[in-house]
This record gives sequence, C-alpha cells and structure tokens, in this order.
Amino acid sequence: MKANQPSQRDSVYAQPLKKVSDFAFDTKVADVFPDMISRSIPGYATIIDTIGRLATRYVRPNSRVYDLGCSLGAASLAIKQHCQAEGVEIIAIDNSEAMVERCQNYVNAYRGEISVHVECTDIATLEMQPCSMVVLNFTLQFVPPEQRDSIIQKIFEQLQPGGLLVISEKVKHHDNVADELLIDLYHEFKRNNGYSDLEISQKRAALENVMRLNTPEEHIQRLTNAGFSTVQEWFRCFNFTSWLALKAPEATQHGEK
Ligand SMILES: C[S@@+](CC[C@H](N)C(=O)[O-])C[C@H]1O[C@@H](n2cnc3c(N)ncnc32)[C@H](O)[C@@H]1O
Ligand SMILES: O=C(O)C(=O)C[C@]1(C(=O)O)C=C[C@@H](O)C=C1
Repeated sequence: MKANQPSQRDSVYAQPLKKVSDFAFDTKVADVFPDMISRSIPGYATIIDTIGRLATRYVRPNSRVYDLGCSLGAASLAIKQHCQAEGVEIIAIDNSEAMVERCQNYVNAYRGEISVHVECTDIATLEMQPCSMVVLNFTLQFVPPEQRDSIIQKIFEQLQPGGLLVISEKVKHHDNVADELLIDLYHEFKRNNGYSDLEISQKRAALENVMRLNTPEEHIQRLTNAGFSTVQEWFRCFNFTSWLALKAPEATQHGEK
C-alpha cells in the first residue's frame, strides 16, 4: 500500500465528543492518515505526484532532499519513484513519533536507488545541510507563526543555487466574502467525500488553536524576504494552495537576472 492511498477509514470525529481536544498527529490520526488526507485536501494526489515530477527537474546528483513534516512519507516516496539522479539521499523529518514509526515501515517496503532517512525532530531546531530540494507539504501551517520566518530563511540558506522549495498550505483571505465562499466550497468538498457535518465541525474546532493560517500574501512576502528569486503558485483549489520557490542559479544571484 502506498503512503498516499486510502487505508483504514477516518472516523476520528464521527461520534459526538463531550469536549473537542486540540488536533494532534497521534496514533489515532496516524493510523487513518492516508484516508484522512486524501479526503481532506483537494488535489492531494496531484500535489504528491507533481512533487515527484518536480524532483526529476531540480534534484541534483549527489545531493540531499528534505521532506519536512513528512507524515507517512508520501512526498518522499513520490520523489524516490520519479527521480533518476545518482547519489541522492532523502531526509524525512516529522516531530510525531506515531508518524515517524509508520513512515519508516512504508519506506522500508520500497526498494530503490535513493535512500530515505527518517527522523523524529522538530523542523524549527533541525540542523539542515546543503540540499537541492525541500518539501514543506502542509506543514508550516502547524508550526507556531513566530517560528515560520526563521525556518524559511534556514531552508533558503541551505538550498544550493538553482534549488527548489515546494510549499503547500491551507490559506485564509482578508476579503471576508472570498474567505467564507472558499471555506464553504471546501466544506462541500468534505461532505462530498463522505464527512458528516458533525465530523466537519468537530475537526474544525480541534484545528482552531493548532493550525494557524497565513494569507497567500504573507506566504509570498516571507519567501521573497528570505531571498527566493522566483515564487510561483502552481496549484490552487479553494483555500488550498501550493507554490514553488526557486533560489537563483549562481550566475544570476547578484542581481544579474
Ligand atoms: C498535514 S501533515 C503533512 C503531510 C505530508 N507532508 C504529506 O505530504 O503527506 C503535517 C505534518 O507535519 C508534522 N509537523 C507539524 N509541526 C512540525 C514540526 N514543528 N516539526 C516537524 N514536523 C511537524 C506533523 O506531525 C504532521 O505529520
Ligand atoms: O482544514 C481541515 O479541515 C483539514 O482537514 C485540513 C488538514 C490539513 O490541511 O492538513 C488538517 C489535518 C490533516 O492533516 C488533514 C488535512
């Protein structure tokens, strides 16, 4: 079974709860995560597949790739499946023990040239090494907002010239009409994927304190401030979006664009 394909059905919020606790990436969530994420993020399969395809273009031979907030390793496995470059190592990081343990099992099940090193660490304190590609697929939204700038800055500094960051996020909007419409369409998407109104509202309450969203403008500003020369949205559905951010190649790094 692939880390991005439905497994056990997600029923974490199916029964009425007396008190809805903060959402956590614990064993209950990790056990149903492939089903949860594929029914909760519009375009998830496309995003994962495209991360693999981008890897074939941007991952350099004898370089590292980081998958930050890897969960069960779906992005790492897509990169491993697509990328042909030699001497590549993927470093898959997550701070949930439950995710890391299961990710290791998924990764072990796949042979191939590219090795995947799975580690349980907070990405805020992770000491990164030079790399040619970094994936932050729906991870930064769970990191305390005050830590986000320095994480993006650290990624930029460790990326080799010409390197790629793929960052996907759920976003909010300043325009209330647009924000409410996109949230409403998103809830309709969830209902169409079999979630009840109770599941949708209990999960929304659980996420309120732990998933603090930025606007697209805030994300783009943060990436630009860090030094990325190209920031391009390549996927959007409702309030879910993904950008690619490129560090300029060496020859164009000093304003010679
Ligand atoms: C929505 S999931 C990411 C999905 C995954 N990237 C994928 O493509 O399937 C967010 C993940 O980020 C992890 N996470 C949240 N904050 C983190 C942090 N500070 N350091 C490392 N991992 C973190 C969570 O444990 C969770 O597994
Ligand atoms: O906003 C929601 O209701 C979600 O379910 C979103 C979201 C996410 O964006 O990461 C939240 C938790 C799970 O990781 C899967 C999806």
